[in-house]
Amino acid sequence: MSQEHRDWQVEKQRLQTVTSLIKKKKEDLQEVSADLKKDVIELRRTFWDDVTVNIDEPDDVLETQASMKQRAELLSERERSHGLLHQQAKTLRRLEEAPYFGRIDFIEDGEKEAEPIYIGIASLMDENDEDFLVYDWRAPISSMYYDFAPGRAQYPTIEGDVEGEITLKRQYIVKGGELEGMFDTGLTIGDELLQALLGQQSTPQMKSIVASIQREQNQVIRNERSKILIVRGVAGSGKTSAALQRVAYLLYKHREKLNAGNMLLFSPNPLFTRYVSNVLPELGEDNLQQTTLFHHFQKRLPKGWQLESPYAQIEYFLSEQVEPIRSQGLAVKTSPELSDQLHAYLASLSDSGLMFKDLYFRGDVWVTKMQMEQYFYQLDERMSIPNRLELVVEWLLQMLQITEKEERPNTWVDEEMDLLDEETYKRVFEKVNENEDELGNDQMMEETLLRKLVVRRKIQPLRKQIQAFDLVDMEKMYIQFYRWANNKVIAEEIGYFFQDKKLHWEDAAPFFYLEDQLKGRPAYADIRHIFIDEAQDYASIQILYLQNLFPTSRMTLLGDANQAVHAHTNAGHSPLIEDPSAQKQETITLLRSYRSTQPIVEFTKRLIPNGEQIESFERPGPKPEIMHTGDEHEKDLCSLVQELTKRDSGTVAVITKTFAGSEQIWEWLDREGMSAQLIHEQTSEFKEDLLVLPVYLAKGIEFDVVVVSDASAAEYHLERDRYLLYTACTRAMHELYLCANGELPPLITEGVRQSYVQG
Ligand SMILES: Nc1ncnc2c1ncn2[C@@H]1O[C@H](COP(=O)(O)OP(=O)(O)OP(=O)(O)O)[C@@H](O)[C@H]1O
Repeated sequence: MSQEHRDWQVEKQRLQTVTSLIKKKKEDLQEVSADLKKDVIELRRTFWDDVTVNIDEPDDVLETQASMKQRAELLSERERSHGLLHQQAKTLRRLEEAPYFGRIDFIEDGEKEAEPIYIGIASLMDENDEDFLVYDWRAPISSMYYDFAPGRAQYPTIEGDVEGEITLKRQYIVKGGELEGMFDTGLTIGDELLQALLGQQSTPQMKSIVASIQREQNQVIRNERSKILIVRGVAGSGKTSAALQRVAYLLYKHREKLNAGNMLLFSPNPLFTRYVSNVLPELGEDNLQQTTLFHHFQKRLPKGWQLESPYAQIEYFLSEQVEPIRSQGLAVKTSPELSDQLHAYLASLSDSGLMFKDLYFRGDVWVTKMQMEQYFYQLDERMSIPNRLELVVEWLLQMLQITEKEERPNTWVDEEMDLLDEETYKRVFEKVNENEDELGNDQMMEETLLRKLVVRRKIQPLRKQIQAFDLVDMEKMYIQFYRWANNKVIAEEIGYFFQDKKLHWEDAAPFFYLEDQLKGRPAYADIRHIFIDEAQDYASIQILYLQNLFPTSRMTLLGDANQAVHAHTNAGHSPLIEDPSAQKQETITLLRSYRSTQPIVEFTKRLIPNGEQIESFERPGPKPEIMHTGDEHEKDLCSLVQELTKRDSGTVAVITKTFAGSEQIWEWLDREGMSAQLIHEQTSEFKEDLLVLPVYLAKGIEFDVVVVSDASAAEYHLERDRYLLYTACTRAMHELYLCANGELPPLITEGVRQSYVQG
């Protein structure tokens, strides 16, 4: 028997032993869990039986309370234990499928024998709970699996680094508890395993990469030094994957004080949100909260206002009718200098310039803006604006109390009393009966109460407005800022749109940032980590806004400057560039692309500047194909798509530059009887294997086959189009086709020619 065969037998045997133990543990757990469940049900049923309820004397009341508390504590302790067992059972079920995926044999310096360390998605102890049969991939010792090839290695512990030697490194493919494959490797993570994983067809949901995390990705996952971690990675380098593994790692490492509710991911769109939502549950963790910046701003929008979506903004700037003033405004509003200007403006408001709005009660001005302004500016100038506003609020609330009393006898109250419903009358009547006075002045009391109630209800909206610090005329202040900064034309343009209650996407962050600085908005203290994916699309002010909103939170920014699709992002400033003045910032660069086959990466890397630094993973596949369609564009495109869908090659995405382009292609395919899904910005789920979508919605996602609907010079002629085309092409995992209705753009013909074939 060869050594290889012997190893296989030994490993097979061990796997069987471990899976049998898992089965046994699962059964034991089920028994305990069933008993505990019975206990809980019984305790709930008999809760009051053992509580001695006696409220005659104060001492008895105390005793009753103590007895109830004791029972409640017992019940919640049992419920907690039951919840824990349920969690453990879930982990065991996942381990049963594949107890481990890797192994290293490690001899610690000073020891004689190597200890085999098996690594899986969770830890597993032996029968006596003494030794680890499997180590959680996030345990400190497991980091060696990802960081080192066989040879000298080390891992960190609280007492310092443990050093030694890895004598063996092995990877397993285990499915349904059976050993299907096994490789010994001299690399950090063997290519054979990656080949197998990456060669598979795409899935509607992103997969966890726990078994094959690469060394540089592991640095992203386990980084704890930085307050701001910037991950700059080429398309398909595993930024999103690493970010999600990082969440799982942090939840494990800080399980005592961190839970999924403390993490927040800013995703580009609902489709992406759904796409990544499976990874953490697959790893046995609760999902983190996800939102989009658009959704966040929408929730803050004043009533009746409309916020342009980031995608509508992209479409506008891709259209032929861009107003020069909007482009000029966009450049100012997204420039890194904007925050300095805003702060200088805020400083100027210290002694004058804050504009209030009149406060109304029953249709009449209750306190004028001038009165508020006067009150505000007679307060001590050394106090911050938010602190002075707080005093204005206190002052207004005191005045409101006086108004409330003064209004009660007025005739409008009589009229409103007549309109009260029966239910209200009944409640007031009951209250009067409860407090009936000896003189029997019921009617007077009833009227007093009714008057109080009517005035209180009427005054409530005003009170709420004051309590929400909604006193400053934010719209005017925002416009005023641009006037102050000598951008009068921009100020006018904003004023014009504000009349219709419309907020452009580029105005949302500066507008709300200004508001937060004025009002001193309470921070979200419970969010401890925020993750921003596709960070290259964020303007500096958007990042600053989030930093201000989550001041105690750590931030992980992930992005790729070459995938910038917003008009402002080509201006050369990006949140992915480290701020030299900021402390505790770190950048990790990922240059290896895993998503696409080698021929696709060889093609796409030539589309962008500095693309030569992108490394491809050696996965074979056909070269990208360019089809000149010309007059027969519709027919040729449809027959190509038809052929691809017939081949059953997984998901086929036809990617266009704009949404209008997607609509048109969808109609063509529909006419040909092909059932395609047209993706729009609110789509949250893929329902078909054939998809049609604009490039900006394909971001972050991948497809087995990509067809670029029209890669001609007419479509992609501007410098920024380069990035759109690059983003579209890099979505392809296995096959890439580019149709060209006319001449190819120079960005394809220059230097890319050898990397594709003409169809
Ligand atoms: N270490 C790995 N092992 C297995 N698969 C991996 C690994 N790293 C990345 N991948 C796979 O590569 C693909 C791209 O990963 P991911 O989407 O995380 O990259 P990205 O950098 O966020 O891409 P993009 O910027 O283009 O959206 C995914 O299918 C992912 O599963």
